[in-house]
Amino acid sequence: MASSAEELSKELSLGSVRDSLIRQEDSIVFALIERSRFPFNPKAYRRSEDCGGVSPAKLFVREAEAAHAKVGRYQNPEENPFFPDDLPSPMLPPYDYPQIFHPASASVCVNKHIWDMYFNEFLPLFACKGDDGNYAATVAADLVCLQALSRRIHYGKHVAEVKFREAPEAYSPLIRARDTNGLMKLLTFEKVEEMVKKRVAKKAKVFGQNVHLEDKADGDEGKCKIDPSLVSRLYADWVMPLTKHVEVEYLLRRLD
Ligand SMILES: O=C(O)C(=O)C[C@]1(C(=O)O)C=C[C@@H](O)C=C1
Repeated sequence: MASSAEELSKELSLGSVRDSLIRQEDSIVFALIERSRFPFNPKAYRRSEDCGGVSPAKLFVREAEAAHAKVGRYQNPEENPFFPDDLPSPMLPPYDYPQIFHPASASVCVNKHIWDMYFNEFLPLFACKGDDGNYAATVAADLVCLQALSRRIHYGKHVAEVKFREAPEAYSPLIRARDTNGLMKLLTFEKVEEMVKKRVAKKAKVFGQNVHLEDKADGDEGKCKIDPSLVSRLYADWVMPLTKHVEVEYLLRRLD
């Protein structure tokens, strides 16, 4: 068992980082199941004078992040706020998080892309049409989805750091040449991506099923609360490409 931040940082391996990515799939699938309880609820995403000229979703995420900042959430290098400006200082004493990242690479953040992707591309496909007026619970569910997606995608920094440590001789010339295509090729494992896509679809199917103690003739066991193929597509079209984008951006700064 690692006892210090330094030892923890040394224990990092591609296997342990991939295990964490697999565990984080559960959080994302459960967050999506919670969001699926509500229809799209368009008014939650429209600017409103009642919310000071921003949407209820933006107001809620901004205010929630301020509360999270006070208890130190963003001191954890795995957490990235969507609205980093003007966050309050933590009120609790700092925790000694392992400093794993190369300092020049640590600030890579793609939350703007995640925000746009989630609200403008994914959610309209995922949520059923309609408005049940339940905006508070809807935006609270959105926040959990956004945080889980952001944590997973920024985990690309861990992945990039271990890949670099395991093969600096392969990555360094590409970094020096600013060869983003070469870096992307080197860090891509198509077979792993295929497994990820299949596994998240299976998790959506298993976690999203209804469970009954007795067999019912007209049972809804086969029904799924979320569409497994859409979860697979979320990963294929957005989560993995953005994770790789984070990896490339991290590596480009790795020798600074
Ligand atoms: O597992 C890796 O090596 C990663 O870089 C992570 C990841 C992913 O996002 O799941 C991204 C790129 C690889 O092609 C495979 C998987």
